Amino acid sequence: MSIPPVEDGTLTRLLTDWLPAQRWFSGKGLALTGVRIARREVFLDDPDVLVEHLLVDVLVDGRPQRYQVPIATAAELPGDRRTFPLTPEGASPVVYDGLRDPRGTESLLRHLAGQDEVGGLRFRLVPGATLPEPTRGRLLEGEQSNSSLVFGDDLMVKVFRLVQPGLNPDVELHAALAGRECPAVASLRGWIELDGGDTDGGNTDDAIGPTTLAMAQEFLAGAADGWAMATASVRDLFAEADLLADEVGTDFADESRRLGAAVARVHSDLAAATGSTTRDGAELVTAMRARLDAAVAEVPGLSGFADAARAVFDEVADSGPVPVHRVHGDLHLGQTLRTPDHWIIIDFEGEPSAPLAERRVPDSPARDVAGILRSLDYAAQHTLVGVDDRQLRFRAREWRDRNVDAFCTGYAEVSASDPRETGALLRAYTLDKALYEVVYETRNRPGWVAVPMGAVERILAAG
Ligand SMILES: Nc1ncnc2c1ncn2[C@@H]1O[C@H](COP(=O)(O)OP(=O)(O)O)[C@@H](O)[C@H]1O
Ligand SMILES: O=P(O)(O)O[C@H]1O[C@H](CO)[C@@H](O[C@H]2O[C@H](CO)[C@@H](O)[C@H](O)[C@H]2O)[C@H](O)[C@H]1O
Repeated sequence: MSIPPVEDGTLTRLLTDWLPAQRWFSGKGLALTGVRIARREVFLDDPDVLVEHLLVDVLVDGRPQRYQVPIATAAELPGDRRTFPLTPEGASPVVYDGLRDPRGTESLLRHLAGQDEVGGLRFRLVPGATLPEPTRGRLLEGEQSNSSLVFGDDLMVKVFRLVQPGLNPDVELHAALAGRECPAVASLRGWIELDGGDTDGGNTDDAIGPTTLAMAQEFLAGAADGWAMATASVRDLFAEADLLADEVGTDFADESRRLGAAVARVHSDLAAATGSTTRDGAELVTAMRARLDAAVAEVPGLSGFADAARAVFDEVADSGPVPVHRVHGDLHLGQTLRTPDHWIIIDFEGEPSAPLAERRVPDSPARDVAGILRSLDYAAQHTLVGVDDRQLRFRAREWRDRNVDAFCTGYAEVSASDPRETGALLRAYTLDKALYEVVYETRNRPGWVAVPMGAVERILAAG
């Protein structure tokens, strides 16, 4: 006999308590109100489990967000795996995270293989894509803004948690790069989308097209993440007081150079696949100026830098047209993976909380370069917050400058332009990112705010 669904009112109450505790919930610490189930559809009706696909609308600090929340309902929790129940201990039936139910995830893989349609959900494969034999998916447990299931040893399905009507840039740009056979990204295998023009799906505009719900791509088992590699190199340098950066076994400069080359390749392929154009400098800095004003309003410690920062943006505003094309938009070392052969850039989603239309506007590649330069600074400095050791500070700066230089060298080897020669533009993007980081750290990791604050001071002092 099928498991009956929990009724809407009860489920809404359960979701209200459960959502804020999920690591992918983007409104941590902010008021959650207005929880409403916008769409609810049976995905798998088995004798022992009911898996449902939900889209849930919420207000976070009064601002609307829509989350994708698959749930499972069963008489008991499956096995001993962590299931993240919505129901309190001892409840019957139990409701838990649908991405943690083995029958639900295996069924997802089967639908992908069959390119099926389940209600409004459409499963799509890229031509020639290979998938593993039917098997359950296991969730990656890292800090993520989405939820990624790994099937077998070479398929990953990233289920987007915050959804907006339309094509997600992660799928869009992976598809564009596949057309260029770009070696610096994981290959796209397929995606899941929701019918366009489906009022229940929240997309009332046929012109926007289907809404992307998930992306299937090659999983690079055993790849090392760039942030982990860079910070290990810094740790080793700090531990070897007698050695110069290039004498330490985990010296990162060659990797930074290769990473620069990989980012440049992604940029040239994105430009070729999606087209390039120009935008007026004044238009480009509009958002930077607005971010500066908002940052100063939120973090009083920035007010002394405001005039000098405005001057940096003014220089770009007066510089005329700037070449632009689609870029990654949110690049840092945590978005890079080193396989035995090369560097891979992941997560082309852009800033998940920004509107999709904004994320798809062509931008200067300097945005991505600035993202990596800031990340190299973070890797070098983040363990030194509050540490009063001039020698270590010197070594951190030395590591950062050496790696920034190597990254730019690698970039220039592939691109027609050397980031070190893009002066005012790169300075403005780096400052913009550092200001964003001051706000991000103030909200999320106050102990780290000195890292981007130091960068703001340094960038402005160099002017
Ligand atoms: N293609 C891949 N192969 C192997 N691991 C990956 C791949 N893509 C992502 N990962 C791992 O998953 C983590 C989160 O991926 P990411 O795309 O940044 O997700 P999110 O959008 O949820 O932040 C990465 O830090 C990386 O460790
Ligand atoms: O979760 P996202 O990948 O969208 O990025 C957010 O979180 C990042 C932290 O994980 C944050 O990055 C900042 O810290 C990193 C080190 O933890 C550092 O490498 C980045 O350069 C620095 O910006 C990112 O800003 C934020 O948007």
